[in-house]
Amino acid sequence: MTVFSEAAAPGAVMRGVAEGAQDVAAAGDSVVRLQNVSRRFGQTQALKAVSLRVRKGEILGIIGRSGAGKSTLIRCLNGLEQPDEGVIEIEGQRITGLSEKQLQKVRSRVGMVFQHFNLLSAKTVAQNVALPLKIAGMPKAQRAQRVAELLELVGLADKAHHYPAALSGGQKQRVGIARALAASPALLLCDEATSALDPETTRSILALLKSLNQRLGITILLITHEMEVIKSVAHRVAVIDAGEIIEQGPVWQVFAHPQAALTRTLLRGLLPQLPDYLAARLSQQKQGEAIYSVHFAGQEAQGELLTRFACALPGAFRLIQGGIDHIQHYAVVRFFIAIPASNSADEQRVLAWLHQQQAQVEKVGYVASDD
Ligand SMILES: Nc1ncnc2c1ncn2[C@@H]1O[C@H](COP(=O)(O)OP(=O)(O)OP(=O)(O)O)[C@@H](O)[C@H]1O
Repeated sequence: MTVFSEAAAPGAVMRGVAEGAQDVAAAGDSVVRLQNVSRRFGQTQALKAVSLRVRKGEILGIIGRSGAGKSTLIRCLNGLEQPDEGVIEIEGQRITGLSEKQLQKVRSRVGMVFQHFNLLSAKTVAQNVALPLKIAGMPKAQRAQRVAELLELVGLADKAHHYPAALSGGQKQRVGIARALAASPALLLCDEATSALDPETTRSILALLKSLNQRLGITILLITHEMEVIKSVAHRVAVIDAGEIIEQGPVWQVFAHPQAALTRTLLRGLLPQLPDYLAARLSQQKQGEAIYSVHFAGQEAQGELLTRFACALPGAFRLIQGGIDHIQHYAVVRFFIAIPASNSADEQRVLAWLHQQQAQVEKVGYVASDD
């Protein structure tokens, strides 16, 4: 979050994203489709009427807290678990009710990337990557060529003959990604793929996933408990809580206008908040200053708008906290202002100006004056 820095050429940035988003939407057909999928374990409803689509070429992030149902969802997707109700399709093929043999074929269309890499320690990097190809019966010479290509793709061409123990966490995950891509799957299913990595390595792995998505057009379903991960790579996000999808949409829209309380909680570290000392003094009783939160997003959120706001109403409000963020190249602006509660004329002028700009404005309460 850039605190009150003006967006450089925001129009250009936003055009870029709008095109990207349309590309994804235009791709249309779904690689994964879940319709009313439910799974219960005894009294626990692990999944409750989950309906989701992962469109060809997109990165969908699924975020939820521990116990929300993410692992159950993954197990249902790769056929390790059967839902009690509902339908799951991968590339248009219904996988619910398939035999183990039929499932194996579908599984080969889904590359899995695991949190703890799951590499075979007694095999070299090249042998680990070659394994799915060997199982699929690919001849040795062809396999060697494909492995070389894959290692080049993930930036590990020079590590082919190393063993996993000699690699860093980030390098191990690159091997995991190369292995997952080996059989040219339709979908890359990443299960907390960066949760065991430090922030810098996380960034490099997310950059790799993003570039694979752009270069190969591979569809990615990314399961995480970190909103930062969603923000960096996903096109769309679905929030899961107690087995239910409680909110979903394009990432920038969910960041700009989160609807569910849990989404707001998950976003807390990434969006400007009222400073603690003011939040602790907030009251609903009219006094001192009225505090408002203000959101702009998309076309309306250009950086110059903040300057115009300050120039249009000098002295009418006090800026407390906030900034401009850029998500999928959309500007998302969020800030807090204070207006003297006794000056209703100023309050009305500020609100009228903000509404004219199509800002979302919410009164969060009052704080008593310091004196
Ligand atoms: N085999 C099982 N038997 C009984 N309960 C289960 C089983 N698998 C999952 N559950 C329960 O279903 C709910 C969802 O679990 P799940 O593992 O899918 O959540 P999760 O979002 O992956 O959590 P975490 O991030 O901690 O791995 C939890 O309450 C869990 O205890």
